[in-house]
Amino acid sequence: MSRMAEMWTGVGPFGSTLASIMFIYTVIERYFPNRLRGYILTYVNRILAFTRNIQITVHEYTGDLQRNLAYSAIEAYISSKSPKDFKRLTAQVGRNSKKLVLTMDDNESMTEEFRGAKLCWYASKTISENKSSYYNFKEVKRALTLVFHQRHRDLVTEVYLNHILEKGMTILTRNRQRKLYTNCRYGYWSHVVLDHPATFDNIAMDPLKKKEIIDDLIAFSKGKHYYAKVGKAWKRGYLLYGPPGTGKSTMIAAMANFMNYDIYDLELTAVQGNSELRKLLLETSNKSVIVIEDIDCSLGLTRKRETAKDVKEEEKGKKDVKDQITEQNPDNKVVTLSGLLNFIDGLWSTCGRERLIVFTTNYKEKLDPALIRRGRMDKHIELSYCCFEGFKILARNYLNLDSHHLFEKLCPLFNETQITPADVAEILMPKTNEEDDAEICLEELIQALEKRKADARLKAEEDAKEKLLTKEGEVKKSESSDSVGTNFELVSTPSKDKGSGILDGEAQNCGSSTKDGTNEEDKSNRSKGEGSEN
Ligand SMILES: Nc1ncnc2c1ncn2[C@@H]1O[C@H](COP(=O)(O)OP(=O)(O)OP(=O)(O)O)[C@@H](O)[C@H]1O
Ligand SMILES: [Mg+2]
Repeated sequence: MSRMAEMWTGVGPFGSTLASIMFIYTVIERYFPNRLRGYILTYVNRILAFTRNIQITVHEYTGDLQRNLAYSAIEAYISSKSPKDFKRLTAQVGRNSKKLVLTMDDNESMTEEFRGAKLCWYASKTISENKSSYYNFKEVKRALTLVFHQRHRDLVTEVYLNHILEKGMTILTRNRQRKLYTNCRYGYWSHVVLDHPATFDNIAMDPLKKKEIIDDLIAFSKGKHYYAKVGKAWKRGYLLYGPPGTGKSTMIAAMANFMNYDIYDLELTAVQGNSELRKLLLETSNKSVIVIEDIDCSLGLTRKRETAKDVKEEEKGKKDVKDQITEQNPDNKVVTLSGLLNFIDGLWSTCGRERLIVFTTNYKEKLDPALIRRGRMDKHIELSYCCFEGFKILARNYLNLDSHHLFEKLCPLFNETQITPADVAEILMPKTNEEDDAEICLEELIQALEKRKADARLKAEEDAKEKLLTKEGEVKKSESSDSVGTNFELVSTPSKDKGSGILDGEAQNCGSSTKDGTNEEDKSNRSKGEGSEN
């Protein structure tokens, strides 16, 4: 009974009717046996009806044993309130396993004011014996009940509940454990926890370009109403292109972390046809990035329409690929270009969900323009070789360095040669635990850059030589063909009149007009050949 006294004291300072009601509920839940509880609660509810209070109950589980999303959202909202408002709390490790989350314990209540209305939330727990089951187990049912005066009915049902639901959902999204999904054969997604450390802070690239991407993502995330207004599906396509090791995959992880999205890594070659692709995409969740890496290596999607005429035949082109694939696979078990285009533009993408679609490639020019035109891939982002600004970010990440006397030497080298951020990152990985590790890494980087510079110069010289040789060869060829052409002209003009006798004359002419010292054998061969034609 001392607990009960303690509880009365706890309620005392509230002094409000709502808190008292909550208290009554708590006492009933805690101190009355199961069998009596039901009867008592019925009477209490009848009495409470006279107090002009209304209650709304949100159960933890819905009829089909699904966890009630509204319950989770309200629970998250209540947990976000200051823990000092509660006398008893429960602590559990959050879904992202990073910190303890404190929340209101069972049979605890919380009061708050919303636009002048006093509202009280109460967390109830009932335990009943489930005798219907073969195994006789105890069933625990939890619910959150909101009690408020009936004069606030409209405010609560039309504004307050939506308000807390939205806030709760935002908290849930922020705290949720994000996942990396990959499609396996047989058309299912399997997942692992997504815990990639890439962020826009540690990605090495031109700061202006980076800011542009961040701004674009922010505009997208706030664009729900805008997209609805202009009649566009709430999705955005990004094409990331550039040489291997320039950070395309890292960028995807940074984007997902920034937006707090899941990643769906779609392996197109494992998808058995367009209908399976559609099924997989319908299963993706809201707030997700759908990724197709190395799209140029996927299926027959690299058919490039090279001429303007081909562009006109876009539709035809799509059909060609389809036909071609259908021929190879009578069961049509392969994703086609038109299937993929439908996936990007089709109906599934208009179900009001917030999605990014990202393609990566090392060879942008290989892709079919239909696939990457604006509207499908809205933003084309080139990830390129490491610049000095990018290097500074890597030096901060890997060596904890903001400046160093060797930076001065490194700066011009980045302008003079090409190195991928992946290679720079590898060189900057600390090799020893010594204090001068940074110096060792930077020296190694200077050597690597200088070597690349020398190699590039050598290669450029060799290329130039080769070019010169090819050019010389072409000149010689054209000169010799020029002389052949002249001979034909000489032959062809009078041929009709002079008949076969011209051949001799032509052979002589060829000999005399040869500027490059064509030897006698050549001359006689030519005469022979031409002679045989006639
Ligand atoms: N721009 C960058 N900023 C920071 N680290 C980078 C960057 N680019 C590459 N790296 C580092 O190099 C590794 C390889 O990069 P990543 O896999 O993102 O390259 P990629 O462009 O996707 O290459 P590929 O075309 O071969 O798929 C990453 O794990 C990361 O550590
Ligand atoms: Mg990659």
